[in-house]
Amino acid sequence: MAESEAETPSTPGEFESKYFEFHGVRLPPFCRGKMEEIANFPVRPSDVWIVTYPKSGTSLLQEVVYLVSQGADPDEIGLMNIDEQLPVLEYPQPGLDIIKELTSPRLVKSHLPYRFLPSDLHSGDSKVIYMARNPKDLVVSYYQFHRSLRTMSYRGTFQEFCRRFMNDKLGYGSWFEHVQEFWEHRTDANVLFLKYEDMHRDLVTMVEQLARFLGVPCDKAQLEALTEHCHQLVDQCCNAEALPVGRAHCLFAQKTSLRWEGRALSSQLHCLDLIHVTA
Ligand SMILES: Nc1ncnc2c1ncn2[C@@H]1O[C@H](COP(=O)(O)O)[C@@H](OP(=O)(O)O)[C@H]1O
Ligand SMILES: CCc1ccc(OS(=O)(=O)O)cc1
Repeated sequence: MAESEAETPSTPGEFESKYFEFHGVRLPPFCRGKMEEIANFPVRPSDVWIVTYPKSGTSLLQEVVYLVSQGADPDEIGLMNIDEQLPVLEYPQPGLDIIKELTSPRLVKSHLPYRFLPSDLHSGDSKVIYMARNPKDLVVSYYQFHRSLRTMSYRGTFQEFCRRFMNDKLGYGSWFEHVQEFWEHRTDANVLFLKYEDMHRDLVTMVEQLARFLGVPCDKAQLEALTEHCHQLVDQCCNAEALPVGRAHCLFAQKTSLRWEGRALSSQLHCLDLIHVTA
C-alpha cells in the first residue's frame, strides 16, 4: 500500500480518532497537551493577534494586516508566503517557545475559541483582530480543505461533513459558538470584529478601521493608496479558479440531495442574520 493510502483516514471512525475534546470543544491533534501553556502564554501590548475559525479568509486578512501595519509593498506580499510571517499559536511549528522569543511587534495567528486564548488577551493586554465568514461558504471551503489535507484526506460525503459542522464535530468546535463568543467581545477596546464579505464589499472602510485600530496614522491620500494596495491583494486570489463569494449557494443548488443540509444551515443561520442586521 502506498504511504498516502496508509495514512488515509477514509472512514468516519478513523477521522473521529484524529481529534480530542477539551472542555467540550473538539480540537485538532496538534493542540493536545499544550492548552494550559497556551492559557498562560505571555502576551505583549505591542502584539497583534489574528483569530478566525478556519477557512474564514485568514491568509487574506494576514496579508492586509501585514500591509497596513508594516506599510509593505503588495507585490512583495503577493510573492511571499504570508503563513511564514505569522506563527500559529497552537501549531507544532514553530512552537510556543519560539513564539515567546520573537521580537516585537509580533503578529500571531490562532484558530482557537476566545475562551482558550491566552488569558492576558482577555484582560485587553494586546490587540485582537477577529474575522467571521458566511458559514455557507466556509463549510464548503472547510470540506475541500479536509479532502486535500494529507493528514486528514477526508473521504466522507459533503452531506456527512455538513452534519459534522452542524453538530460541532469538526476541528476547533462549533463555528456558531466561535463567532458568538467574539461577537460578545466586539466592543472591547482591544478587539476588532470584521467580516470576510466586507473585504469584497467595502474594502476602504475595512482598511480605515484597521489603520485606526492599529494606530497607523494616515491621511485621505495615504488611505486611498493603502486601499488600492489591499485591492491588489484581494484580486490576486480571485483568479480563474476562485469562485465568487456566495458560491456555496450554487453548490447547494446543484446538489439536490444536499438540500436538507442547506435548510438546516439556513435555519441555524437565522440567528446570525439577525446579528448582522443589528451590527
Ligand atoms: N488573497 C487571498 N489569499 C488566500 N485566500 C484567499 C484570498 N482571498 C480569498 N481567499 C479565500 O479564503 C479561503 C481560505 O481561508 P483561510 O485563509 O482562512 O484558510 C479560501 O476560500 P475558498 O476555499 O472558498 O476559495 C480562499 O479562496
Ligand atoms: C483540520 C484541522 C485544521 C488543521 C489546520 C488548520 O489550519 S489552517 O486553516 O490551514 O491554517 C485548520 C484546521
